[in-house]
Amino acid sequence: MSKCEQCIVRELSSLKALTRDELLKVSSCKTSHIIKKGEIIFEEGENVNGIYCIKDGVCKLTKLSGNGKDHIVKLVTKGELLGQRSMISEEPVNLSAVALEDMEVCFIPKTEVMRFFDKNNQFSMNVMKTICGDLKEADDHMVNLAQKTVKERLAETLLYLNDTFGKNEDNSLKVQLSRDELASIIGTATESCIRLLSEFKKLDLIELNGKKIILKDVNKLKKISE
Ligand SMILES: Nc1ncnc2c1ncn2[C@@H]1O[C@@H]2COP(=O)(O)O[C@H]2[C@H]1O
Repeated sequence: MSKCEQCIVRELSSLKALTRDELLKVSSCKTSHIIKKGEIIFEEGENVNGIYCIKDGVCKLTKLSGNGKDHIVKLVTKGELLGQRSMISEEPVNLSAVALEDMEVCFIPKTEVMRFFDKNNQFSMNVMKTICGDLKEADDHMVNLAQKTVKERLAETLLYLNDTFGKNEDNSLKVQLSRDELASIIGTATESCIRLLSEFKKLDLIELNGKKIILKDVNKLKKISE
């Protein structure tokens, strides 16, 4: 089993504040899991009783809406911790996490994390800062949904995918989403998303090849997104 004290991914999250002794304790109680593309890490309403540290891969955080459709709240990747909010509020998780590609995650039980939370101020401060950051992001997202047009949101999302997750060798966006998933992130119907993608293609802003999307004119997409 991999050792937390040797794992560089921990430097990207609140876990960076843990001491060597604390990391040794995490190593002895954590479990490592390989999650295949499409598999569920946890489901909305579940009692997770710990946190997941994403070591590799990308997953989507979704919330089931009243009409039975999943809304993608956010995509998360290596270095992020999942389940901190429900662990502290002592509630079931509010979102589901589903792998968009093969992933490696580690699970740290709540009893261990809460011990660090009580004893290591820097760690608890880091967790609080992350939750504050998530809240700010959620505010910005809500305003975006209310004030930006679907076209602006699509341009913004394509740029976000490019900046956050990068490109393949053929220049296509690394994270491959179905049209349904892309529509769910920008908050529109799949048909509108498909129509807008064709419009962007006609304007030579992007190239489409099946599920693959290549950004051809980042500057113009930026102008549209503003
Ligand atoms: N913007 C966000 N909104 C809600 N949860 C988020 C967000 N970003 C990351 N998360 C994480 O996703 C987790 C889903 O389960 P929890 O609600 O327990 O805790 C949540 C956070 O750890």
